[in-house]
Amino acid sequence: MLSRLSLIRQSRRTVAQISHLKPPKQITNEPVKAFAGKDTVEWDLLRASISKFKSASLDVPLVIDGKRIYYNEGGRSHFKQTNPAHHSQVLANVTQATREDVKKAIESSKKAKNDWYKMPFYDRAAVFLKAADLISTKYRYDMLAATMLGQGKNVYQAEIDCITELSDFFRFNVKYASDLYAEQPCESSPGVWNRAEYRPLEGFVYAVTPFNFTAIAGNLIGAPALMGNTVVWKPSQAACLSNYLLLTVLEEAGLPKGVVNFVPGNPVEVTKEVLADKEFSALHFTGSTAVFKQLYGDIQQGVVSNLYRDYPRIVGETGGKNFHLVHPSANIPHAVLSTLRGAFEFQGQKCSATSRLYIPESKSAEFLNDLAGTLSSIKPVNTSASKINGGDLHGFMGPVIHEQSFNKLAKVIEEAKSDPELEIIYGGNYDKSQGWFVEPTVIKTTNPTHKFMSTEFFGPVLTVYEYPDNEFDKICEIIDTTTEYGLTGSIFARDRDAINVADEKLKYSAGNFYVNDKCTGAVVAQQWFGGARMSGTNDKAGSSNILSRFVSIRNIKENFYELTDYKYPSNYE
Ligand SMILES: NC(=O)c1ccc[n+]([C@@H]2O[C@H](COP(=O)([O-])OP(=O)(O)OC[C@H]3O[C@@H](n4cnc5c(N)ncnc54)[C@H](O)[C@@H]3O)[C@@H](O)[C@H]2O)c1
Ligand SMILES: N[C@@H](CCC=O)C(=O)O
Repeated sequence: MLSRLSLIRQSRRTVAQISHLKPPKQITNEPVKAFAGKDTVEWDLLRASISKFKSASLDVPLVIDGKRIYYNEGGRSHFKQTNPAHHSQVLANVTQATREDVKKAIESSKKAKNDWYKMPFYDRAAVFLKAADLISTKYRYDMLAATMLGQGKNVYQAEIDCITELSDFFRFNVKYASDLYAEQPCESSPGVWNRAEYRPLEGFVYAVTPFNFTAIAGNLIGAPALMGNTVVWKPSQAACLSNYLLLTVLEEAGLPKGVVNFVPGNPVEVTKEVLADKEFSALHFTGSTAVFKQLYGDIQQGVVSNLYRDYPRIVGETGGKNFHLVHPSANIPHAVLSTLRGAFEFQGQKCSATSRLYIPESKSAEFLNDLAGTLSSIKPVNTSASKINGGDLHGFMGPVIHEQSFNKLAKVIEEAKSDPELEIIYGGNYDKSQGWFVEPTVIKTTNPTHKFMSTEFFGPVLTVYEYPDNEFDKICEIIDTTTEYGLTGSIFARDRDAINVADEKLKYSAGNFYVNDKCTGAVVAQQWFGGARMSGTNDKAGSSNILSRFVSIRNIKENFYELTDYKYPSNYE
């Protein structure tokens, strides 16, 4: 006899991907808390959460089929996630998945799929809506503390990431999914009912997530899961603390076991196991271009060698070499402050960060003096280091993420010191005595196609080129052709003709193009985010478009008429 639960599941079957309810209320962006003034309740709550995470390191397990597996079980190894502002402080001991663990995570995803995708949309949606509420209320301070300490963010940068952007992703995805499901064939002949069923992909989704945004990790797992897919999640080794906390919030919100399987570990090993499975059906990736290219090639190879059942969907957002172009008509003080924020907030570790600047010769001295003067008000590296370790939550800049990144940036700065085409005009210091600190650094180049104008450094390094005022069209062409990327860029001008020229000539240079604003800080549902060329597949996180990548539509035609003859009217004899 069928159990009551099975009967309910069966009856739900038909409503899972076709009918749905509208979200409960008007969905809007989560407001950013300002954290102004030191002695507020918000600060007290935040300090308490920070102390909690600093007082003892957390053991982060694998989570497979809802079960926690810790590194001391079965002789698994583990790695440490440390505080980038104080690298001797271990925040988390993270269990490292073995090949067997990854296999189990895949099996768990396959097993959980059947019940998850048959759940009505409103049940799946409720999990993400509740998670968004938990993030913005009960877990706000823990989420902030885990992201600030683990990923080196100040409170503002953490707030716009793991609170507002993350809850916006979860809530707006519900609205977008609801709208998508409502989109149905617009014609049905008399006696016919045509329907579109938005099936999840047939296999499982592999989410590979970056260190720099907790919100992006949330969207990489959340978008496919909302559409009824199940996910194997390989988090960044440098973001396991916040990412594990996020998973526990989703569980508290009702995410069934096995829907998201959390397997931190060696990226190459984990990925090898996942890409070898016949039912691998999509990669949802954000990270560097080099890694994405590698995975893209591996997947294509798998297709060619008949490894997979489907053509796996490949959705990836990757690197950038984002530009600010300043026209002589621009408001220079505004362009300076926008550039400072775009290039240096969160230490330039946003994919969208400004990393090349083009200024007209006539405004160069004014611009660069103003920039240097304003940069000098940012606390020097060492002071900043000791304060952040002691809890300077108010500072504008913090550490870069890890030793590998620090070493790469130090090498870049040293290279700049000896290159005759480069001149360091601000900064150029770095200090790893306590944390991974790199001073905001501005480098002037005489060569607009120098590799410093085309290579992503992913740190607080800005390269500047002065162009002749009368070569505005030409500089647009140079900007367009200097890099392989096409992520973000800005034009600063008051002259409408200049804005129009830039708009046209830089059409494919950026997937997010800004007029008189910095090229970072895209907000879910406001600036759909992503770039083309080698910056990614441009499926636009924060828009409805991305959800369509995680469904495989089935068209159903139901006929109400019964045939009485095989002939058509034209078949008369
Ligand atoms: N375009 C966007 O939306 C966007 C957003 C955030 C970050 N990014 C990009 O991400 C990069 C910074 O993030 P990161 O340092 O975490 O990037 P990364 O490429 O080093 O790592 C991203 C993820 O890939 C995994 N990984 C690394 N090597 C791998 C391999 N060989 N095989 C399989 N997986 C592998 C990592 O463990 C991590 O989970 C920058 O290039 C930045 O521009 C892009
Ligand atoms: N929403 C972010 C995405 C940054 C990626 O790292 C921005 O536009 O700054």
